Amino acid sequence: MTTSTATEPLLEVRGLSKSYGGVKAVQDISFDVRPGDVVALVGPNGAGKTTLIDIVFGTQRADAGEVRLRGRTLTGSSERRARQGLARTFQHPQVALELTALENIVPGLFGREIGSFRAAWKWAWRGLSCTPDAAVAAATEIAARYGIADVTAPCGDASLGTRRLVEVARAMASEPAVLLLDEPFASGDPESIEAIAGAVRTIQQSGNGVVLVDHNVDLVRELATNVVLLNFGEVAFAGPPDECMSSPAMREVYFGEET
Ligand SMILES: Nc1ncnc2c1ncn2[C@@H]1O[C@H](COP(=O)(O)OP(=O)(O)OP(=O)(O)O)[C@@H](O)[C@H]1O
Repeated sequence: MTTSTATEPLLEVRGLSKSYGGVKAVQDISFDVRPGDVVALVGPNGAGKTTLIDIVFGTQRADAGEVRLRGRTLTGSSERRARQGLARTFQHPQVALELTALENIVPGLFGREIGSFRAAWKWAWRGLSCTPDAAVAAATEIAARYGIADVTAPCGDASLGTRRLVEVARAMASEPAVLLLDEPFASGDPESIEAIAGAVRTIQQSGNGVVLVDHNVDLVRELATNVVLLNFGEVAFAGPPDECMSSPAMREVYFGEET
């Protein structure tokens, strides 16, 4: 585990709240992601983890609160936020099943210009009509870096773990300042899990940041610099992974033990 630095935050989440009807999905949540940080959001199903990622990336709008990237308040669409340096993956991987791994990775190369997957994909093919060889070569190199074996088969033929890996590779192609990963290790095979963990370490070593949502306690312990434990949309604990895992709050949230 790497400890976080005392430098200025890359990402500042301040007082985010969001309700869906009567359900308070997240309530007054704040945390920072500093250069080299891997901040894990953990908690039981329905705790508010995906809602937080959705709000940070602009997929959902908060009722209250603010998100800043390198000191600038983020507003507007996911496309705009991707241009400003965010990338994300989804709990249900957003890869086009009829397309190959390479075709799915190419839009990430253009992620700085256009962020959403569908918009980027359209744009990418316009870009490809200008420089197809360069784009395909770059995507091939990225696929190889993450050990994606069959880059020319449709992703519909690939395992869930490989689809997740393709999605991570596409996000990494945009060289994000902060990468938001929503359950990247769920149902993965050992190879894809190790490759995705490698992407997390790469981001960390390059002085960028990661927000990681996952239920895999061992990987959270290994990769995270900080953990934010959520329960019913509220922060139950925030701190280093080892402290979090042994905290009374963790036992209360997961096992209902009284503290
Ligand atoms: N679009 C929505 N409409 C209505 N309720 C929603 C919506 N999205 C989330 N919720 C509710 O908000 C709460 C938080 O959900 P969220 O998906 O953020 O939790 P989570 O921690 O990511 O859960 P999981 O681990 O199961 O993915 C839950 O009660 C959920 O049912």
